[in-house]
Amino acid sequence: MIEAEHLTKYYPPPFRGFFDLGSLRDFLGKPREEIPALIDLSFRVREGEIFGLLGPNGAGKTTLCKIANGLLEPSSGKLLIDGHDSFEEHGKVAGKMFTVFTGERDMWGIFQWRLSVQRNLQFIARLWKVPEGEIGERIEYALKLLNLWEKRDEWYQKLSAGMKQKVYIASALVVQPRYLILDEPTVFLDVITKSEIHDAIMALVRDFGTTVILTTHDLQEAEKLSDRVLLFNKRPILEGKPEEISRKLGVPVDKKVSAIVRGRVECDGWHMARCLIKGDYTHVTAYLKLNEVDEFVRFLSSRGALQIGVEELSLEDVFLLIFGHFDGVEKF
Ligand SMILES: Nc1ncnc2c1ncn2[C@@H]1O[C@H](COP(=O)(O)OP(=O)(O)OP(=O)(O)O)[C@@H](O)[C@H]1O
Repeated sequence: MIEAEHLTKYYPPPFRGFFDLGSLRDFLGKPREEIPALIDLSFRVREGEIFGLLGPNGAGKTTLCKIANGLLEPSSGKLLIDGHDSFEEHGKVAGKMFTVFTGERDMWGIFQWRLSVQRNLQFIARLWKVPEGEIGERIEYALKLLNLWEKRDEWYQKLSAGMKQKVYIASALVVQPRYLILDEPTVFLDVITKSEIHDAIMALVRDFGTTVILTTHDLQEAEKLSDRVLLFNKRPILEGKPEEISRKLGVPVDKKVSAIVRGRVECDGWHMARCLIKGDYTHVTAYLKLNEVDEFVRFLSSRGALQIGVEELSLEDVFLLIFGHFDGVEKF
């Protein structure tokens, strides 16, 4: 079991040289404010589940993964893996915990650029003490599942970024760890590669009983894969099943309506609607209560909307409504 207890991490302020005003304050004994990355985060991950840690940019996702695999010491609180502190007792848990840091490209350094994909996976398998007789079979299974079998003899260096990311996931399939931490496993990837990686993650849980912590800001990914989700932004916001999040948050709307209208349309009279003019067209997005939807659709039809879509709220919409400015979209 993985348990976070009041996990808090502050980073020291960046040092900008002795002539920086902030550094001078340090020198005079008035330390600058530290940078908060995680504040009082507690959660419990059950055996064999996929636990989604969902947060916007800067929420503290990578910080949490680094604490979990013993790379970073928390400022206070702790993260326990089977009762052992992930930092203090790292040696006791290191063999159970495999981390995939695809969100940070420099972490791909675990692979040898001038070794083939297969040789890289053999190397990682031996490092992780996979029984010698199983290595070949596991590698074939992983590479076939991720559509990389044809690439097994290619130099790692020659693979595309998406393929490199898949090799990273393949290494988890070869190791078959008890706990797997995935830090934004599909960031930067196209939909096909994403779906291959999703299948591989689900195979790990289904076939080998791996327990997964998945950090993401891809809400559809969290909805698709996670048994439970913790929504957080440095501090915890709420925990639950993905489909419960919007209800628990008390999001005051039920549906999303999108449309494209030829010409200019003003949405000012509507509380949570936004009209963006792009060339000759207006792109309309509105978040509405159920009883407002028909009237809004009639309004759009009367302005000659080319297409109107009425959808359930996704977690992404919920995010947007809570945090605003998510992925560059303005707050309503
Ligand atoms: N080494 C560091 N030194 C100082 N501040 C840091 C450091 N690493 C992260 N931070 C800060 O800590 C906060 C959390 O960062 P973190 O990278 O954990 O978030 P994240 O959720 O993974 O973000 P993203 O989705 O953008 O990758 C941010 O405010 C970030 O600027």
